[in-house]
Amino acid sequence: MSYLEFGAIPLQVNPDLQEERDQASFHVTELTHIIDGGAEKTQLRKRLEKLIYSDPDFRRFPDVRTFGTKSEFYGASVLKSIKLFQLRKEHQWTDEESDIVHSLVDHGHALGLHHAMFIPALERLATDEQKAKWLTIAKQYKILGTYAQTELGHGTYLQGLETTATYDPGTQEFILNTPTISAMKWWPGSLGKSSNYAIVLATLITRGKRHGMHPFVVQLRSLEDHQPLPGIKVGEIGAKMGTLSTDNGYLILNNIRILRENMLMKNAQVSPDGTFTASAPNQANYATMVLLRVRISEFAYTNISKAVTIGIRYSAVRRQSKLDPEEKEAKILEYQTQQYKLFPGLALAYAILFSTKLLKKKYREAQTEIMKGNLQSLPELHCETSGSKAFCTEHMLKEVEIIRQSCGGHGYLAASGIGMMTSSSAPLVTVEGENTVMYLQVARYLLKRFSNAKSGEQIEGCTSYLSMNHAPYLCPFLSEKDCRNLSSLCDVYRYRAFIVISRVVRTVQTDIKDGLPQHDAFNKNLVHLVRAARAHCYFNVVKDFAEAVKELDASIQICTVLISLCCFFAVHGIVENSGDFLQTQTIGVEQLKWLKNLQTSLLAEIRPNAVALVDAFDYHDITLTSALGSYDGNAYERLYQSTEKDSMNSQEVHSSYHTYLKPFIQEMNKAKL
Ligand SMILES: CCCCCCCCCCCC(=O)SCCNC(=O)CCNC(=O)[C@H](O)C(C)(C)COP(=O)(O)OP(=O)(O)OC[C@H]1O[C@@H](n2cnc3c(N)ncnc32)[C@H](O)[C@@H]1OP(=O)(O)O
Ligand SMILES: Cc1cc2nc3c(=O)[nH]c(=O)nc-3n(C[C@H](O)[C@H](O)[C@H](O)COP(=O)(O)OP(=O)(O)OC[C@H]3O[C@@H](n4cnc5c(N)ncnc54)[C@H](O)[C@@H]3O)c2cc1C
Repeated sequence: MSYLEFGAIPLQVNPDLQEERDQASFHVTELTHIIDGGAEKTQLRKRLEKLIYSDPDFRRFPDVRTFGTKSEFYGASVLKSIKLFQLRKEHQWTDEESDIVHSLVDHGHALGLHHAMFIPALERLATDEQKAKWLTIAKQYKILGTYAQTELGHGTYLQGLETTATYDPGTQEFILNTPTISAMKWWPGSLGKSSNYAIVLATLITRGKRHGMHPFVVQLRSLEDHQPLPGIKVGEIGAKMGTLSTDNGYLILNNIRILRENMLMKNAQVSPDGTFTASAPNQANYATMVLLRVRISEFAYTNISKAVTIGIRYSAVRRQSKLDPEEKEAKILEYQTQQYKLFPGLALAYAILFSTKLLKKKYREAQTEIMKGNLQSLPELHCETSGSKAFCTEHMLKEVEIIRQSCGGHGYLAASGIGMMTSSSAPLVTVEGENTVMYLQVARYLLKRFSNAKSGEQIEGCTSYLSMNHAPYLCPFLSEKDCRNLSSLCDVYRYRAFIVISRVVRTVQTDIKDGLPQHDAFNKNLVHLVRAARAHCYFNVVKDFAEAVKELDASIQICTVLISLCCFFAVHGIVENSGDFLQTQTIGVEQLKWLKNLQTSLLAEIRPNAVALVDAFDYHDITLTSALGSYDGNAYERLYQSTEKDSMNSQEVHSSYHTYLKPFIQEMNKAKL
């Protein structure tokens, strides 16, 4: 073969990858249907995929992201937003259809916050009358909005927000103001350059009294020429590690007057004379964040499933070193250590998939009640969404980085697609509630429920195990074989959570009894409280995965492979956190030895189906945008081909040669030796 042909993509699938597909024990399409939620949902996704990727711009976006400048990418990202909005309107997409499209074409786009937060905030925080006004024009894209909450000084502590909305009964207007540098809005996506409207979260002041954080609709830019309106200073906050498609912005409001009706008044009202009334607790205004925490958990699934697809396919076509000196070099997927890097991510993807399906269902049910004014389920929902968001993103980010390393040097290339995945995954542990803070919200709920249970209340929901009448604990693993039992594994996780929670409750109570004020007693135990919340979340995800697998209406082959994967997920979690399990005496040293053996046996058991398990996610090559992970496995050809797209290779000799290098070389050659 001449070197001129190196970049030609072979027409056939790489035989090493085909070999993997041939040995799968189940039908990939059947599992794809389960993942999508049914055959008709797969058809729907495929139909949307076809529609999107028949447009050359959508096929081009990934390359602009990989090889373009920030400004080029932002421009392409605005175009992507507009195309998505036009298609949504033209085809009257439902929210579900729109979510599918977003997961295909990468969530980030310049005006992403319009559908991700602006519209959901209007739906949740506006009265019916206000919805008729704002929601209608927002859905028609007559105005383009974002959600401006975080300030330079405060992201987590919402009670500390300094932007003020002071009511003036004389004119029946609110005056929005940024009184200090730390009060300026800082971080909101789509704010810097894209949006012309925002829901600004500000501390409401009326009749001289402060009433906490409330939402206000504020016009930022002219609808004629997009210039910021008088009194408004708005711009980009600067270069970031990733998420380049979104113009995260800053915003300074200099005594901006808005109509009284621009305060979103579903949960609290200010009457024309300035009287404040609240029809719901202030936390009802946090509703948009609750929704986003569900979405971000789903986003964690998208990222980990894409990353592991790349990692496993590449590991099946990459050969390095010899296992058997008599044989050819081995696929790196054969190495147990490589499986140990990849399969936790694979199991995590399925765990998050099943767990977030359930979370979404619970969210929908609770939200229906909340919209009717029944807020009873809000505390439980807050606990579950905060915990899921923190658990899914924390584990996803850790595994994505391990998978990136599993691709060796090529994993560091932008063309691998996996480096980009790391940088777009990184902010998810921070946005929409920083993870430690979210775990502490879960811990706070656990403590309350624990004390309710202690006082004899029958606890329901995700903490029901706290009110179980705990008989003396006996480890259910009496032999290595027992460690495969999913119900027993769930029991071990449940007891671990129960013991960790009860211990931290006891410690906090003792500290308070010994005279520490409650806040000091809490701060002295924050690390243990986070540990308790993590144990609770781990138990819930293992339980959700195990229950989903048990209830699966699928072929025996699919059930068998998913049971192994679920078992691996649970066993791996115990081995990785063995200190905690030993310390709580939920397992002993002997059981740990069995679990470690089982963990490595399961690697070998999962190995033959590894490629089929990622094929079942069914990512289109354009969605994946990875030279290493494409469906045909022709990684080297695709890597070489990608070099053509790099602007550095558009000329043989770079302009810097003429400016700097040539004079330097000439100078050096003139110099006497
Ligand atoms: C398409 C995909 C795109 C995906 C594309 C990705 C786009 C990324 C977009 C990112 C957008 C953003 O980041 S938007 C900005 C997000 N910002 C955040 O998430 C801020 C995080 N901070 C908070 O949520 C809050 O300030 C807390 C929870 C930390 C503290 O709340 P607090 O009200 O000040 O104080 P606290 O004393 O802790 O709580 C008082 C009581 O309220 C309850 N509580 C607290 N929060 C809630 C809540 N949400 N719902 C119900 N109840 C709540 C507590 O349990 C407690 O109950 P009791 O114990 O009294 O009963
Ligand atoms: C890419 C990106 C996009 C974003 N998009 C938006 C947007 O569209 N709209 C918007 O309004 N905001 C947005 N944000 C802001 C985001 O919501 C905040 O950054 C996030 O809520 C965390 O708040 P913070 O930055 O104030 O972190 P901090 O709260 O300052 O956290 C710093 C550290 O302090 C710790 N800490 C803070 N409080 C406590 C506590 N009570 N107990 C224990 N530890 C604590 C944290 O655990 C963390 O380790 C975005 C941020 C990023 C990075």
